[in-house]
Amino acid sequence: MIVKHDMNYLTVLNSAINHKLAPPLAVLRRQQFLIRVLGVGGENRMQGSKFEADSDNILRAITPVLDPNRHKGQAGKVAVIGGCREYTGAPYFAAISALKIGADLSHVFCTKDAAPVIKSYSPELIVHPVLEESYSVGDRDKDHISRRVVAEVDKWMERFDCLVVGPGLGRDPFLLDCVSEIIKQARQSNVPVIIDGDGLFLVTNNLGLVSGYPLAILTPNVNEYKRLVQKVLNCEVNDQDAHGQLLSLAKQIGGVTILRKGKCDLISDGEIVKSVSSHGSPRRCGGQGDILSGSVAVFLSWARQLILADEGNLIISPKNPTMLGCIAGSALLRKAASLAFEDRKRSTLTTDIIECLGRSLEDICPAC
Ligand SMILES: NC(=O)C1=CN([C@@H]2O[C@H](COP(=O)(O)OP(=O)(O)OC[C@H]3O[C@@H](n4cnc5c(N)ncnc54)[C@H](OP(=O)(O)O)[C@@H]3O)[C@@H](O)[C@H]2O)[C@@H](O)CC1
Ligand SMILES: Nc1ncnc2c1ncn2[C@@H]1O[C@H](COP(=O)(O)OP(=O)(O)OP(=O)(O)O)[C@@H](O)[C@H]1O
Ligand SMILES: [Mg+2]
Repeated sequence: MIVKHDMNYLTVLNSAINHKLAPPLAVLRRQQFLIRVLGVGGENRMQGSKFEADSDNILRAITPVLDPNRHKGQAGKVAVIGGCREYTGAPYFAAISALKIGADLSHVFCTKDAAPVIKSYSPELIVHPVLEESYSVGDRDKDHISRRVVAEVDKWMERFDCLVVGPGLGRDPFLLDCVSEIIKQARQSNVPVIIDGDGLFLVTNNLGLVSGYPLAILTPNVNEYKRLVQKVLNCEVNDQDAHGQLLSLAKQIGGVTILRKGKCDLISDGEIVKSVSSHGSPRRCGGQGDILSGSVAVFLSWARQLILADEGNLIISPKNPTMLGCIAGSALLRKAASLAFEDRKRSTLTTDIIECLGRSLEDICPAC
């Protein structure tokens, strides 16, 4: 009904423009914005479709109760591998989002230059200045420094419920070589890995790092997805068959889970495709993908714990913890972005969205 009404409105508006009867530009822009958010656009029609995930119920099902008998760490210990000279915001956004949602401990493994900066953003984060970039390492030292870096992360590995690899990592070749080894160690220890940002740059060129690992999640944005499709499927992105293409891509990389970010988030593990198209924000400020990766890390950890404890009696669908983590993370980020936008409008920033994570989770799944 709304769509039909807006279609008519759009026709009238276009006709007015053509006949130079249009209202002033600012009014026009506002009207066209309203039409967009009310849902004339294709992806919004996904809501209510058979692909749309039951995200609120999933979120409620996997979020643990705040039980006084639980000790620190049981609600999740996550680590972000990222942060270099250029980027300190991205790893901070991912790591602090994990804490704000309910993880108990959030670590960041970054370069030495980035560490004091990230620490100064928040005393809540545990920051390890262990990564090295080429400019600070002589050729002769590369082997032993690489071994030291990997060992520094590895001694913590078994304690983590999930690793987020890539926010603000940069593309330094030596650093990326070390990170490849860290991904291999995580895989050996069966620790789930979310690959985002520059982690996707690394993995797209070394698919073997994640191929066939069911606990790997890739979270590409529009550019990252394009590169992945070109590399793996040897073709261009096909929006006419977005579901089929995503399914093939996930299958081709051996059943990893892929969250394709966009106006509507599409998620597939190579078996099924789900969408999250709940209302988000029209602001596209940088850093929202970083919030998403930190959020998915927490929900994936909770979903995994629940599945292990329930021994398969879980009544929600899908059953794959990586799918559940992506659906819950995407739904929560979009809700928080929408709340932040209501309040801040054009000045909405990533930090405003982070401040809305708690209220958004509380609205869907009250603490008590
Ligand atoms: N506040 C912060 O700290 C934030 C930091 N962020 C961090 O930024 C990093 C990049 O993520 P992004 O989202 O900008 O990458 P994306 O859309 O693929 O690229 C856009 C264009 O830029 C180019 N390009 C990128 N890096 C390049 C490089 N090193 N050298 C050369 N070119 C490079 C790229 O070129 P192409 O890859 O196509 O060759 C494309 O044209 C990542 O670590 C992310 O986490 C964000 O999370 C936001 C908040
Ligand atoms: N056009 C859109 N409309 C509504 N929400 C969107 C749109 N595009 C992206 N999003 C939301 O923003 C989130 C982040 O997606 P985005 O494409 O901005 O990631 P990114 O480029 O990796 O971000 P970052 O700047 O953190 O690197 C997605 O999960 C999605 O929910
Ligand atoms: Mg990103």
